[in-house]
Amino acid sequence: MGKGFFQVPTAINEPVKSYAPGSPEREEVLKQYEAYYNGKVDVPLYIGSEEIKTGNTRPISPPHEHKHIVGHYHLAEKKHVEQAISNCLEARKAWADLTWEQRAAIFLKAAELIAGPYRAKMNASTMLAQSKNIYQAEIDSACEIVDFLRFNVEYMSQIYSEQPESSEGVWNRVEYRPLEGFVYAITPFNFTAIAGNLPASAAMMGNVVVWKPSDSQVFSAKVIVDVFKEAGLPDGVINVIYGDPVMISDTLLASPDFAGIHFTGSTHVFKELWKQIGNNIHTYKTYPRIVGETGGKDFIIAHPTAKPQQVATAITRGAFEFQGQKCSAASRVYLPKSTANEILDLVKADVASFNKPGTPADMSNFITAVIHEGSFDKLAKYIDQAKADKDAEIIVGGGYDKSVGYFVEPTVILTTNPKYETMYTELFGPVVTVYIYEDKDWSKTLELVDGTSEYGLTGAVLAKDRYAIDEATRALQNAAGNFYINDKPTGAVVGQQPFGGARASGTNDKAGSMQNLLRWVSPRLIKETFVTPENYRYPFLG
Ligand SMILES: NC(=O)c1ccc[n+]([C@@H]2O[C@H](COP(=O)([O-])OP(=O)(O)OC[C@H]3O[C@@H](n4cnc5c(N)ncnc54)[C@H](O)[C@@H]3O)[C@@H](O)[C@H]2O)c1
Ligand SMILES: N[C@@H](CCC=O)C(=O)O
Repeated sequence: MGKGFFQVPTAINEPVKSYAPGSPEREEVLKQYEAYYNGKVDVPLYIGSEEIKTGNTRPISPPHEHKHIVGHYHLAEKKHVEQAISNCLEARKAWADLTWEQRAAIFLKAAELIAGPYRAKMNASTMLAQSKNIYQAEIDSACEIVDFLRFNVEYMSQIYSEQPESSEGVWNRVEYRPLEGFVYAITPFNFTAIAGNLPASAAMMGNVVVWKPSDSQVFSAKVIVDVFKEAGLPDGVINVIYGDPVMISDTLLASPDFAGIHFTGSTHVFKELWKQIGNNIHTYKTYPRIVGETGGKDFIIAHPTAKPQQVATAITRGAFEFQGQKCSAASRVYLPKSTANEILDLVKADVASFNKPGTPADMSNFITAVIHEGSFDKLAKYIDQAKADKDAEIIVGGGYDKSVGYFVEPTVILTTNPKYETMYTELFGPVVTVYIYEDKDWSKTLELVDGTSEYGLTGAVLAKDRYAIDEATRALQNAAGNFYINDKPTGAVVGQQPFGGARASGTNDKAGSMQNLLRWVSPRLIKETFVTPENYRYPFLG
């Protein structure tokens, strides 16, 4: 604490800009996109004060034009991972002792840099290398990351002000120490905001971090590093490395100073990391914090009283925005027989109104490419399987083509089998599976929704009937950590809908909330007694 009880600026959500034709923001982001498209970015490792170019590089290519190379990034060897550990432990000495308002100021400055001078760079790099259309980039790499930074500063100050009672003659106080060691942040490709938030939230609370971004998000990760540097984040607080994830994890998780993991990605990877941490538990100085937000098989269930147009819009946006590559994306849908045909016709009309999947540089494209060849091949396999299976049929889309970019058409599979494989397996693409239930089986269908998949991330119920809404809210209480009534299951906003799920979807520490920040501190209670006893006897012993 400095010399005052400081109040932080009240956090407000960053407004989403329109990018309407002729708007200055549209012109600026397209110009930046063009510059990145024609340039050659060279992304080093960031370790301590050094920017290391190992010479062992991988190309960066837009998913919508995979033969075009827009730069390279350098891969770490084991010695670089070890160097990252020692550098961040060195940086910890000053960072952990810096007064909290100085840390807060750095991240508030980063938020304003992203909201202003870096906005076009954040968006253009996310459009180019993660293939987001401008709207999807704006809500992620501009607004959501700004919101994470602003709201987390507010939550941090609330945490610090949470103090115990003190009885007469005693002063009890709690200090929220950073963890003793370093935090390992591992981030996914699909949200630039998550990539920035995972290392930043731990660092904000006084921790030092080794951050491993996804290979498919390195370009926008570099822009985040540029922002943090300009905001004045001291060297060594967040060290950034890329390369073989197994070697990197083996090295970091073997360190006695490993104090916590902040992960977002697939369930399988997180479970393997958890196992590895368990196997190494005797080597650590402290029990590591394990925070992971993972996969989903998110549902929409419509009641017969739901308005067909509203259900169709929830499906179109919930399942197909950013090509279904949101952990929250609707990927299994339950429709009542009485309105199913009308709803599906409306979805078909929506999809028919999209352009063919294409580049985000053409702002009229709603659908762009999926992230990489591995994802494309997986989706193509499930689409082909659905074409072949007797209990499934493709009623929308079903086409795919990787000759130029990894393009998969928005696809609707209709199944007669509520336990069909794509009703429980996460595909992570623009493919949604629909099951039609008899109207009278509403309550049984809620049981199906609850019991079909191992995940519990997001879900939505659409209904007019309040008894049905109430029944669904209770029956599905463990099926989703973010539950939406009469809305799509995507698009959580920091400060409004803290995000995360349980079951196989994660530890549900709610990104962008006080709960999450509490995982990155280890409270120390200090009791100070002003008149210290000098006699051991109880009063009744005289
Ligand atoms: N619940 C959430 O909040 C949330 C948010 C975003 C994404 N996700 C999930 O993330 C997944 C999509 O993202 P992705 O494709 O980047 O996930 P992924 O699991 O393939 O990769 C995530 C990160 O883990 C790293 N990784 C991969 N193998 C590893 C290993 N053996 N050891 C250490 N690190 C390893 C990757 O390099 C990447 O940095 C989906 O399952 C999605 O549901 C969840
Ligand atoms: N927070 C985002 C999802 C993040 C996962 O990919 C949403 O609510 O749509």
